[in-house]
Amino acid sequence: MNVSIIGSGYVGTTLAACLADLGHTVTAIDIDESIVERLNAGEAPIHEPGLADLLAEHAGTRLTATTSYDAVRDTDVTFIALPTPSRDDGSIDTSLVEKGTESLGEALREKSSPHLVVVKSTVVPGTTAERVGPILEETTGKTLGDGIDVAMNPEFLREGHAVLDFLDPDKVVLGAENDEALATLRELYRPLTDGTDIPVVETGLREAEMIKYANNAFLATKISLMNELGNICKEYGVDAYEVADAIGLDERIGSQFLASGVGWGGSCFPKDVAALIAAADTAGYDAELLKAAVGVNDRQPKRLLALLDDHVDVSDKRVAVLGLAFKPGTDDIRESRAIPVIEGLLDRGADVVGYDPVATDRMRERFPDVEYADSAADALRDAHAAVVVTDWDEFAALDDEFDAMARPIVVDGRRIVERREGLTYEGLTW
Ligand SMILES: NC(=O)C1=CN([C@@H]2O[C@H](COP(=O)(O)OP(=O)(O)OC[C@H]3O[C@@H](n4cnc5c(N)ncnc54)[C@H](O)[C@@H]3O)[C@@H](O)[C@H]2O)C=CC1
Ligand SMILES: O=C(O)[C@H]1O[C@H](OP(=O)(O)OP(=O)(O)OC[C@H]2O[C@@H](n3ccc(=O)[nH]c3=O)[C@H](O)[C@@H]2O)[C@H](O)[C@@H](O)[C@@H]1O
Repeated sequence: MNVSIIGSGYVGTTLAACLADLGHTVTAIDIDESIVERLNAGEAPIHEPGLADLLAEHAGTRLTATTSYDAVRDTDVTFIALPTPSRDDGSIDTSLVEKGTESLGEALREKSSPHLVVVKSTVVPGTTAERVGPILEETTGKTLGDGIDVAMNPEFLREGHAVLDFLDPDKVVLGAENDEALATLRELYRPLTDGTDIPVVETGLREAEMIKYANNAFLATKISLMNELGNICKEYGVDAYEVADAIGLDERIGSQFLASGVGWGGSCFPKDVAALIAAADTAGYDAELLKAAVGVNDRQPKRLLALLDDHVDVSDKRVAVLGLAFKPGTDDIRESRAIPVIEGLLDRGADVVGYDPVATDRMRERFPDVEYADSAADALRDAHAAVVVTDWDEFAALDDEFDAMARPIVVDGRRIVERREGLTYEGLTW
């Protein structure tokens, strides 16, 4: 099938590389010329394991990139993989999706054969039918169901696992309101799902949109619940990780996403939970539990710093922050818990020194006046305390490096550092 994809970020690029790998002919469209150049050169514009190999294999053959929307006319299906950021009140800003849809519709006006537009971006229920659809009708001059159609296909990949998650998903969700659109989506995913036991959920547009939010809201709330339980565990001297291992054996609970600590960050959980709360508010429903999940998440960095305060007055003292990325395996610092932790330390007058294997440059843009070390050992040297914010594997191997601290105190927000003699170790929930 000939497919075009608008937006070549984390989702769009992964989708482009993987659909090309599944045998489709793919055109990636982005307004950023440097991204287009890199894709055409077979290089990955983002850091994702396995992505560079796929792009190197398919660029120039099954995969090409362009800044011109005109390319959509040579394709049968267009995915919209544009950002849906938060507004100040938490609700989603769909203006980029709407702008992209307008450009797409104008380009499709001249196309005579049928075309399916698939919303891949995370959007609140009703967006595809009530915003994307009407814009397409207006800009193409066609009627939905007659030459132009819409569908919704949410994405569940995780950053750092994007390619593997796309090629081996827990499920594929296809949202459509008529048989033709559904048949096109099925055909598109057939090379991925045929002969496998990957469940394909066929549903309506609003349901597909809501499934994505429900998925992320559930996972974020699950972590917040474990953080709440972990905070109670800590008060009673109970190890929350032993508790999590045991409750995770109950199949109704499941063992994943029970790692308590400094909380969830990233480009999606905070934005999507906020968007769902705002959408519920608009509909007249007060999403109390989701608000509480956000509240617990906001509290965890403060609890980490309060534990540190119990051990040391950090004013004018060097304090190491180990880990800056929102999770290991990525250089993404969006909504990283390291941000409120660094802010809290700066408020206390600490001399902060940050270290991360890959995210330092990005955090330097956010906090240009903070010192950044080239290794965990350098960050720890002469520090009066260290806090752990990201569970990079290399922190588990730290040992003698703690001997070089002025005072060997570690408050671990991710249960990654090994306890050792001579080290004052404080776990956030254990
Ligand atoms: N990042 C993730 O792990 C996941 C993201 N999502 C959702 O997917 C959507 C896209 O997210 P990301 O890929 O993370 O975004 P991103 O910010 O990484 O990439 C967006 C791309 O769109 C391009 N762009 C902006 N305006 C454009 C326009 N008018 N025409 C063409 N290109 C344009 C930008 O240059 C950028 O390359 C969002 O709704 C997000 O919530 C869903 C699942 C996972
Ligand atoms: O919509 C999205 O963008 C994506 O959001 C998350 O993926 P991602 O943000 O890449 O990362 P996760 O691995 O889910 O981690 C999110 C945050 O939760 C934290 N976390 C995760 C698991 C856990 O047990 N405890 C915990 O604190 C991580 O440290 C991280 O800060 C979802 O897992 C994806 O399914 C979804 O597609």
